Amino acid sequence: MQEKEKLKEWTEGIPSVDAGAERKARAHMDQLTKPRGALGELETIWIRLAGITGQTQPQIGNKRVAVFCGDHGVTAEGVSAYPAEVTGLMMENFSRGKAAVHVLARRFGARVTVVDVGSRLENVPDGVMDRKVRRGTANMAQGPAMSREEALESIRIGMETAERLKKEGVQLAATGEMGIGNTTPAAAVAGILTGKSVERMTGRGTGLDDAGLKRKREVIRASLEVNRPDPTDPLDVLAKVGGLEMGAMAGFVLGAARHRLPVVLDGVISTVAALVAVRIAPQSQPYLFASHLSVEPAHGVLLEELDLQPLITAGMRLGEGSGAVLAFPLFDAAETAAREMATFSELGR
Ligand SMILES: Cc1cc2ncn([C@H]3O[C@H](COP(=O)(O)O)[C@@H](O)[C@H]3O)c2cc1C
Ligand SMILES: O=C(O)c1cccnc1
Repeated sequence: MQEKEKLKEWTEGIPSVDAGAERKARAHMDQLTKPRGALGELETIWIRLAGITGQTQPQIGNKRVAVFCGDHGVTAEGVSAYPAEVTGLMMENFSRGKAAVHVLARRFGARVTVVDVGSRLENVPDGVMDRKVRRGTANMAQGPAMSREEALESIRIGMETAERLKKEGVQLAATGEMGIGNTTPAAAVAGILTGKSVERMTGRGTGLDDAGLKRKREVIRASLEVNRPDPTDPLDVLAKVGGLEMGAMAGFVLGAARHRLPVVLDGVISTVAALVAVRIAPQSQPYLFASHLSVEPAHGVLLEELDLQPLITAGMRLGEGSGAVLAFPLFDAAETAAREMATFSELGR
């Protein structure tokens, strides 16, 4: 299938949210024994879940984080505080269920699915799905990170993952990632898609010092200069200065929206991927929830661009989907309130 047809098919399959179900959920919230609106974002969560699922009593018991892994050629420029090998080591850690995202997911009753879309590992550890498009991107400071075809393929794998999770009965999904160096493409894509400066969008990632941050900004400027991505063409931006796990998370959003599966975003990489998805298909925006506000400076700008409110500010800058998992208990709180609280009409009976 040609690229244009593919994108058209992916975009057109996304239903609009159910305004009737939203109205009923809102009316129910207003009847509960509390001042109107007093449960704040919990009320918004419940009402939005109703619209997304088309059910006035949405189910969210089956929660899953999809973690996509990829490596980055741009790490050759010294843009991360950690060596590129850590991506593979962390995938080993995922396999053992000992990474932050796993321990938090266990704590909050969620499961983790790990998909390798582009790590450098030849053999992936047990339990990690090998869907590699290529072994790491090329160095974007010297040319495009990947081809358009590869970018499209990463999106397709993300969509397929969302579809699979939906079939497995997942009711609330989150996106996370692992890829040393990926806050560099994240800042580049975020800057291009929002029109903000490299200065504004670039942060310290895993913990660069001042000299490292200066270098990272120079590398991003050089990458934009060399590649000249077209801000009106999200696929061009993704291919030239993005990453494979970013493409897969964008595809995951498109696939989830198509199947009425709500998606909780994590930090800056997960959120920039969602912006790529929304630029491809604006109809996917209503299926998104923000979780926390990352320390990375681009994150707040991206959330604003997506018109999303972060639920938590915890000073986190980890990734993996860890911040998204942290928001799951707030979804449970919304569900419990909606299902178990008395209504005013029940009082005094
Ligand atoms: C041990 C370790 C575990 C991680 N888990 C997520 N990240 C996070 O840090 C990386 C991005 O930051 P930068 O662009 O500065 O490399 C990504 O892999 C992201 O998921 C980690 C980073 C490290 C070192
Ligand atoms: O915002 C994030 O998710 C993030 C920040 C720094 C490093 N890795 C991820």
